[in-house]
Order: sequence, then structure tokens, then C-alpha cells
Amino acid sequence: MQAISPSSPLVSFIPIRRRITRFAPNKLFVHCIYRSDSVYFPNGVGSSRADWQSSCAILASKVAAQEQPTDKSGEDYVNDGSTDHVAAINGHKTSMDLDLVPLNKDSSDDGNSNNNKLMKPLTITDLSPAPMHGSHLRVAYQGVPGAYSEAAAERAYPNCEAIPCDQFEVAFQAVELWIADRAVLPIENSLGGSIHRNYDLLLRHRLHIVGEVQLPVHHCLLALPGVRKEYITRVISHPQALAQCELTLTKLGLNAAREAVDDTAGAAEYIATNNLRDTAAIASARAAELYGLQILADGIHDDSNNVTRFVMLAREPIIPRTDRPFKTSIVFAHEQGTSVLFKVLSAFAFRNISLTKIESRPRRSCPIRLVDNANIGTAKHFEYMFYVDFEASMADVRAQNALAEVQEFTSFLRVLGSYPMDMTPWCPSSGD
Ligand SMILES: O=C(O)C(=O)C[C@]1(C(=O)O)C=C[C@@H](O)C=C1
Repeated sequence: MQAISPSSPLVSFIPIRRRITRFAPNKLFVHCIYRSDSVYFPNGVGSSRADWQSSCAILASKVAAQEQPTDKSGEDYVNDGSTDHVAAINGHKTSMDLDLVPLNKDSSDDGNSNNNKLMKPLTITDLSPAPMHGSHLRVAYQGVPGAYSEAAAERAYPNCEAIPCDQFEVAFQAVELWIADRAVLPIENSLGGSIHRNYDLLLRHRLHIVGEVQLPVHHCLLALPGVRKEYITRVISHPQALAQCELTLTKLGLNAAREAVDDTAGAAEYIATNNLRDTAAIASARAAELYGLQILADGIHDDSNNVTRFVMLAREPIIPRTDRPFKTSIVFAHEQGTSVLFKVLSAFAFRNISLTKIESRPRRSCPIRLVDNANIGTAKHFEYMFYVDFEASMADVRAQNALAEVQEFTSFLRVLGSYPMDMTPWCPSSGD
């Protein structure tokens, strides 16, 4: 496949995706992305943004406020206060594209009302759509086409319209503003660990976790066609991808500096756009194909069990069930910090509820607690928010009782979501 470079335009002005980027407070811009002879690279290393994209719509806050849908699903809308509601994108009313229950419009539209066509009553399935129904859903992810997050969005919601966003924060806002229906974002990786930014954003925003996807991640070392390993002086990729390939990069004997960029596919795109013959990217085989790069080394992650867990986010929670394995994610804090941790965790242990993950993050509203002891001095304790995932549904009475107890020991408690566990058969990464 041809590289995208100034001398070899691939396809001129064929819209391939919408990409969302945040330019200014209170305004979100949705861009039609055009693949022309130069390629946009987010926030990075020598971008040529203007050449590659053209603005399709400016979503002004006043228009949005007038047209904001007033149906039930909009009532609970909450955002962080930094952005306004948006109701129309490129002429489409955003609420119409959601997977809400379809209404029979025949009787009111043409005057030939057909009284036999009565609306079907709502069922529990309408209220709690299965998370795998992806068609017509617009799903925000961070990165550019070819990113693992795009693959995760498509796995979570097959046939969805995957919408690239340049930052995690933008993906959250896209859902809050009804530009997207869901977001699919990485939360932890089996080798690289937690994606802390998304833990912090879960707390700052009001979206609900409605599902999870565990994606085997198969990394390749990519470079321009004809480039040999010996020419490489720099390897660029997402920090997580660099961490996941750290040992293998050393074993390959590359004498190369490592540089972090926004996403793996963006790294591949950047090399292609700027015709860099001394730089390699860590990215997927699909990114190699999309941006016309060759695979210098295949499967360079340090362990074949390289899996990233993504969470699926929505404006509304799903109704928890007990007929299949569910997981629940909570976040809590206490003025006495770590001293209550044992009591909180014992609420789950006594009920035989397994914890699958525990993470702590700085408590930014009061990061330090001072304890004065006149004789000895002042102890400075760091304060944390604790995130816990446990294996039970909120419909399970054991989980309800455990949380009632946890509430007694904490000053802050929020359920981030109760959602079906990813139970797809184990299939370690073997090439994408
Ligand atoms: O850069 C990408 O391709 C991403 O989708 C991001 C991301 C991450 O944030 O962890 C996702 C999966 C891999 O673990 C590496 C990078």
C-alpha cells in the first residue's frame, strides 16, 4: 500500500471519518476528515492540521440550548459545567440518532392515521438494550483510525460508527453533549497497568460504565517501505505501547530514543505524512495498512498475554441483572484515608464477593491531611480516592448489603456502573 506523502496523494478529498477535537472552552468542533496529500497529527510533532481536515460544523452553544431535547433520556443530563448542550450536528437532531425506542409516526405525519398501528408497549429490553447492539450507534474513542481503541469500539458495538477524538476528555464530552452515544476508553493493560487519566475523568464526569471489552493487543514495529532496522534512531508510540514493548525493543538491539505521542496509529500516520526514514512506530498491523508502512517486526509486546481492558460509557446506566456474570465499579473516599480501607474491603470479603481490581488516585480536592503532634511534629498523610471493581451485580442482595456497609465507613461513595463482564473465550493476541 502506498504511503501518504506529499508526492503520492492516496485519495483526494474523500471523507473518511469525523474527528472530534476541542479547540476552545464552550465550543466543540466536529470535523470531516479528508485524506488529502497531507495528514493531520494531533497535538504533536509537526502537525499539518489545516491541510487534512475541513470544518463541517461549529456547534454553537446557543443553538444547542434552544434545541436540546426534553425527553426523559435528557432529564438526567449532567456535565462538568465547562461545555454547553448540543442538539444538532450537520443537520441531524442528535437525539433522533440514539438507540431509543422507535415511535410510530405514521398517524401524525400524513393525516391518514392508521389506528390499527398502535405503539408497542415498552419492555424491559427496550429500557436495557443489550450492550452488543452497535449498529447506528456513534461511539467515541481516543486516537485516529487504526488505533486499538477503534478496534475496541468496534468489538463493543459491532457496526457502530466509530468517532475519533483527540483526547480522552473530548470522548467524555462527546457523549455528554449527545454528539456520540457511547465512548469506549482504555482503563488498564495487563503489562502497562492502569490508564490513570481515565480513572480521574470517570470521577470528574457523570457517565456510567455500561460494559467492558478486553482486547488482545498485538504490537508491530512499523517503518516506511525500504527502511531497515539499522536506520532507526527513534521509536514513537503511545506511552502504554512503549511500556508494553520495553524489553523487546532492547532485545531487538535498536539504538533508538523512545518518544511518547498521543496514540499508536497517530504515530504511524505521522511517519507516513512526514516521510521519516529514521523513525519507527509501535502500532497495529491495521495501522501499517492504513498508512502504507511496512512491518519491521511482528508481535513485539513483551508477553503474549497483552490485553487492554476498555470500559463502555453511556449517559444512562443499564439495569443490573443476575442472569449472567456482572461486575460493579465503585469509587470511595474517607477523611481518615487509608485507615478505613480494611473495613471497607471486609464488607466484600464477608459476603464472598471477589474484588477484581483496586486502584488509588490522589484526592485532588484535599490531597494532604496534616496530623499535629505537639511533641513530635506534623505528619503529612496523602489522601486518596479508591476505585474498586467487584464481581457482583447491583441487583444481587449481597452487593446491596456490602455497599450499605461501605457507606457507613466512607464520606464519599459513587457507583460508576454495574455491567456484564466480558466473558469472551480467551484468545491471546496472534496478529490483527
Ligand atoms: O494508541 C492506541 O492505539 C490506543 O488505543 C490507546 C492504548 C492505551 O491507551 O492503552 C490502547 C491500547 C494499548 O494498550 C495501547 C494504547
